Amino acid sequence: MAQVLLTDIAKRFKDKTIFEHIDLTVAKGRTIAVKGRSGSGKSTLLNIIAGLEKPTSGEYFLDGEDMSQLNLNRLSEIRKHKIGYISQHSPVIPKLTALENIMVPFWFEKKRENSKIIQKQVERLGRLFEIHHLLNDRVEKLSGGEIQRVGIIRALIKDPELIVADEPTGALDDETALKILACLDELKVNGVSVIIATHSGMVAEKCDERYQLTNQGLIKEVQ
Ligand SMILES: Nc1ncnc2c1ncn2[C@@H]1O[C@H](COP(=O)(O)OP(=O)(O)OP(=O)(O)O)[C@@H](O)[C@H]1O
Repeated sequence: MAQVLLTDIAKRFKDKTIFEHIDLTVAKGRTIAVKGRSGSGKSTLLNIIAGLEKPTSGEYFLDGEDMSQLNLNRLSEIRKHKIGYISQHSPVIPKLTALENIMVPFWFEKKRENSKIIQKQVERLGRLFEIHHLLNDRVEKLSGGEIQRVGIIRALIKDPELIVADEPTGALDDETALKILACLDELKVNGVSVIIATHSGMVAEKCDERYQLTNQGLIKEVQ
């Protein structure tokens, strides 16, 4: 079953059409790059996929659930537990440590999750993204690349099945960007899919599938 299924999606702001005729099928465990000129609507499309914005028309099914039919509670559940959202500059709280920032998604939990499991997860992701030795440092002391990794771990802490990443490596040097991509790629073995908006040919090259976003649809690039 397709994890993400977009059919004839369009987005308009007032009388301005950003894009239309967007079709996309993403199977579990795939990495997808969405390229396109500035202003083509990459962030808007990713926001729709992340459940943060609604399309003007068209259908969006995530794991078989019609995203347009969900009530606010279910949508919020899905956003919290199924989807990990990463942006170019992850918003962090500078005075808190890396670990405290990573734990923010648990702040508003009514039911506390098992802290041993969370601890293991933090350790595993800290090692994977090579910031385990910085977890108790205040974020204000970390470099941009390290802060970005804190934001990524925070997005992954609840084991999402789908990662939506808007220019996740846009502010990083190539070496750090490649490391982060390699880490995201490792998540595929557990069936996690990653959808990345990027301007970078290097980033797109590392993905399984590449699409160009135009105002007339998503055009798949052939290998
Ligand atoms: N809430 C909004 N109201 C009106 N117009 C909007 C809104 N959000 C986005 N837009 C417009 O939609 C278009 C697409 O914006 P978007 O940020 O999705 O593009 P993008 O491809 O991600 O751009 P970039 O590569 O520069 O980040 C832009 O023209 C933008 O001004």
